[in-house]
Amino acid sequence: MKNWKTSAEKILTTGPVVPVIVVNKLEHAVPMAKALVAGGVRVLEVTLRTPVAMEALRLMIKEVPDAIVGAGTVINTQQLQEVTEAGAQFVISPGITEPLLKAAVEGPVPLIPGISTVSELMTGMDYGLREFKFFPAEANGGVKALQAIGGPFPQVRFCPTGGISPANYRDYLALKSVLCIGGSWLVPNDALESGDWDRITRLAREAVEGAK
Ligand SMILES: O=C(O)C(=O)C[C@H](O)[C@H](O)COP(=O)(O)O
Repeated sequence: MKNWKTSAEKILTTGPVVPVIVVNKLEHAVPMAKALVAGGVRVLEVTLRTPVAMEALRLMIKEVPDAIVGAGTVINTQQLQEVTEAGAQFVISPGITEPLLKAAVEGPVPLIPGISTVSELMTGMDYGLREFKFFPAEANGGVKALQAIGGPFPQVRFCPTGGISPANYRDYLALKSVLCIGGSWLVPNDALESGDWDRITRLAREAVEGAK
């Protein structure tokens, strides 16, 4: 952690919403990132769920310098190394493993691991982490569960993700322990497919404005 170029806290306090992005076609990556930035959303999580994800990550980092581009769905140390070499500015994982924690605290890029139980949270804290993803937020009990899990740990902060929508994201943001929320609704696949960049900008702007 002492070598992290930035802090997880800084990443997660940049804005209220982090889009969870699934890129199926490489040519969507740059215009989509620009559309999000135009809507006031700068922190972008590119999930490693598709074959083009790694290349999309590289392209977005290079072509959209106003964005803060990180990798999501990083589940092992090999992927961590790969996205670090690609220039990811932060790394998000749906879960938490000791090998990942060990490698991340020694590396240059902040890791925000996913937790859904108190014990997982404590494992992360053993490695000095204070910022976590809460995943899958809604399926795991939502705002109430997060409030209960965070109760004994007033110093810990979260980015809940999973099942969060325009209808409920404010409820999470209202918690003191929540720095921002993650959601895929900001980048609908049909908007990517039809090249409707204005819609993506609009969704980003509405999410940012609605959080005020
Ligand atoms: O890919 C990952 O690494 C994940 O952890 C899963 C994502 O965070 C959720 O799938 C986003 O949830 P939705 O906003 O409900 O679509």
